[in-house]
Amino acid sequence: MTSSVSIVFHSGHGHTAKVAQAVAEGCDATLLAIDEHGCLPPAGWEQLAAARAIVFGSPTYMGSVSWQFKKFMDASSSVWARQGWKDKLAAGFTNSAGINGDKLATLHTFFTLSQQHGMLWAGTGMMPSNAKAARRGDVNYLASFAGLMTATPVDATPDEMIAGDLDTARLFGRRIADVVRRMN
Ligand SMILES: Cc1cc2nc3c(=O)[nH]c(=O)nc-3n(C[C@H](O)[C@H](O)[C@H](O)COP(=O)(O)O)c2cc1C
Repeated sequence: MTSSVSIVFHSGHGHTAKVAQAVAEGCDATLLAIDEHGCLPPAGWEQLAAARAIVFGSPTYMGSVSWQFKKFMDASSSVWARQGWKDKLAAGFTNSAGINGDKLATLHTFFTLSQQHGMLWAGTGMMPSNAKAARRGDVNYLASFAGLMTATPVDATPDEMIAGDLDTARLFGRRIADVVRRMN
């Protein structure tokens, strides 16, 4: 059965895939991994057409989405032409090495894509952990509102990702599920 939430993402080295998995745990989503050639799995477009919400995910590479994700964006122009995703919920997440690393530019790329498609954007809806007592493992330590941000040291494996970032991803997924429920 197709879930009401689809997560479409690219991950070059498995880190963003781990975030996608955590988001999916929060909202029982269908995961659609864009492959190294920038292609969706079979029936991926049909699953996106059936979803109530589409969550976009990409690592931040050179201050933007990966080229594989951009290929998916450009391929979505045929959906755009018939406004096939109009009024679906949209949200996005990105992982990169730097705490900042220009991740916001990637989230803005997702936002712009969503608005071209006439979608309704949801941010994190989370308060930041930014007081003196804040610790790196806190929920939303990266203090992102526009979408989910996670940061992975450049030499860390996916298994070494910050547990608090993955908790933040699960809560972000739960928020998407809650908003979809409210839209019904
Ligand atoms: C081509 C390339 C460009 C990158 N550019 C950035 C960047 O602009 N900002 C940053 O913080 N990290 C950057 N990184 C680091 C990745 O975002 C980071 O290693 C991330 O965890 C990779 O996620 P993935 O395993 O899902 O591909 C870059 C990595 C690569 C391979």
